[in-house]
Amino acid sequence: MELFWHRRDLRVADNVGLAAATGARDDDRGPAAPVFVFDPDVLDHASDVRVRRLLDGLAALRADYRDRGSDLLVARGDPETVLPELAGALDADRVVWNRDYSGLARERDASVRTALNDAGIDREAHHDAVLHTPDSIRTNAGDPYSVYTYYWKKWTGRETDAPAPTPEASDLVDADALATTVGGDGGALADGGGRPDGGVEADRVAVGDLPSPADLGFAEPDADIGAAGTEAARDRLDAFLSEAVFSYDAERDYPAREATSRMSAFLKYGEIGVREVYEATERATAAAEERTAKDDEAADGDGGGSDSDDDEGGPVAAVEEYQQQLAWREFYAQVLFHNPEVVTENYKTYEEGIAWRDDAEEIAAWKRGETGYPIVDAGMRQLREEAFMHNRVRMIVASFLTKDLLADWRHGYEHFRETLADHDTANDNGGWQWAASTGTDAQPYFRIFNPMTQGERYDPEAEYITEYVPELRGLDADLIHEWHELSPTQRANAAPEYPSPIVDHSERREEALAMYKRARGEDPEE
Ligand SMILES: Cc1cc2nc3c(=O)[nH]c(=O)nc-3n(C[C@H](O)[C@H](O)[C@H](O)COP(=O)(O)OP(=O)(O)OC[C@H]3O[C@@H](n4cnc5c(N)ncnc54)[C@H](O)[C@@H]3O)c2cc1C
Repeated sequence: MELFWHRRDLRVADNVGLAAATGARDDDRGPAAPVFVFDPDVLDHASDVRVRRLLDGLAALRADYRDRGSDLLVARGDPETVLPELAGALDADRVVWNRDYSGLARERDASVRTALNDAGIDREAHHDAVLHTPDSIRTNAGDPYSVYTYYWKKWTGRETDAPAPTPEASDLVDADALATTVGGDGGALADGGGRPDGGVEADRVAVGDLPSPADLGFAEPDADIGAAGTEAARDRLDAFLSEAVFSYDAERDYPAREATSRMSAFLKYGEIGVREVYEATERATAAAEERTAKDDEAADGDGGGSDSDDDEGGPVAAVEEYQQQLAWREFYAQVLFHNPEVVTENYKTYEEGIAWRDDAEEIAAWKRGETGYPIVDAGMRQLREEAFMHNRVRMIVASFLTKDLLADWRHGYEHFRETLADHDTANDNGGWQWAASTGTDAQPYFRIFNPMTQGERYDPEAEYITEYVPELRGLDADLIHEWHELSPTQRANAAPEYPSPIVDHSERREEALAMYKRARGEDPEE
């Protein structure tokens, strides 16, 4: 028997470590008992939104185990204490988990390894969260990549593993056996009899009993965070890959269109396996090739027209564009793996240091979505309402915070960490440091988004803006996109409840350029 420790992999399907521990892959192993541990150190860094999302993901995982006649063990405490005790009580041969590449998780895993060694219990860690491990793609000189385009060239077309096999009921310890061992009257843990030196305290482990957010010290979030779990992830992915993916490259930047997959929270909690997602995109590529061939035939039949191979884009390229986003996720995972300090430090060195302005009132207005820049405010309010924000808008609000408000990217990162359901240390940090021109392969410091033209280009009819900023509903899109140019009287007449711009973009742009030049040790006047 083995103990499988779930962390950021809340699924039974395509779970590499679970497949190994349960014997789904190798008949000589298993059955396994699955456990999730609420670790106080992890909860210290959690937020209302993410705790709710985690609990929903765990409820879905538990249902998947119950469908297989088993259940999820739920424990509270330091994993380095709980896991050896639980493994001892269950008489498990081994504790198995999937690797997590962030610095904090690696430190925790090292302590758990030591504790298990001390207890004489075997353990095993698997690569699961990414298609290609952080160490597997390196430059020809053997260094990790810091430029995405080169990383992508090695990532794409590389051989990938097939999805890991899904355990069946016989691969899992059944629910009754779990209950007898762990809880209730006479359970090995309830009477402290699991190990010669005492078992796990009874209130630390329960069978399938999930706490409420309040039990963990969190509140119910106001945001509507959407469905969790493998089934919801698969439904969403199937719907996306059946149509939207074929125009993903052309549509993905328009926040009012349902043009992206919304896989981020599912991937963050590991409710769907990345091998499964990738395999589905490969099927989409085959479908795109078929479509292209049919279009070409039809064009030939019409006696001419353009060969779709010559067209820019096309469905095959659109699917590849989607795969590129999966590669960005792995690119940032390897950046974090090789540079754990980026969580708090600039990746790129500015020899004089960046003298951020950090105006508390401006930062607060940004968080509230009251900057008087409609696309920025719409994004910040989408974040508040849905614990999600469209990628293009994340780029716009991040640029606005760092280059219009001249505020340190860490304020933005912290706010996103608190409020995003899909917050992922590697991706969130990568996104912020990209926008602030401090990261790997970042936006050059002199490229500063103009929030008005971004709004005009990517939300021309102001549909996204007016969905989240009701004060501007009913106004002409042109008026909304010119908001910063209107006089105070025009603004007061058009939308009296909506704020005037809190800063002047053109002035702040100049200030930002000077700030970065000084940070680079250059004369801002030149
Ligand atoms: C400032 C900033 C902060 C961000 N914070 C996060 C975060 O905390 N968590 C997160 O998952 N993504 C983050 N992103 C990346 C991106 O915005 C989201 O992954 C994307 O909007 C999620 O929507 P989707 O699933 O519909 O994406 P799709 O366009 O459908 O992309 C598919 C998947 O690819 C990955 N992906 C897409 N874009 C990126 C990217 N730029 N970097 C890394 N992976 C990407 C995600 O896993 C995503 O689910 C951030 C971007 C910026 C600019």
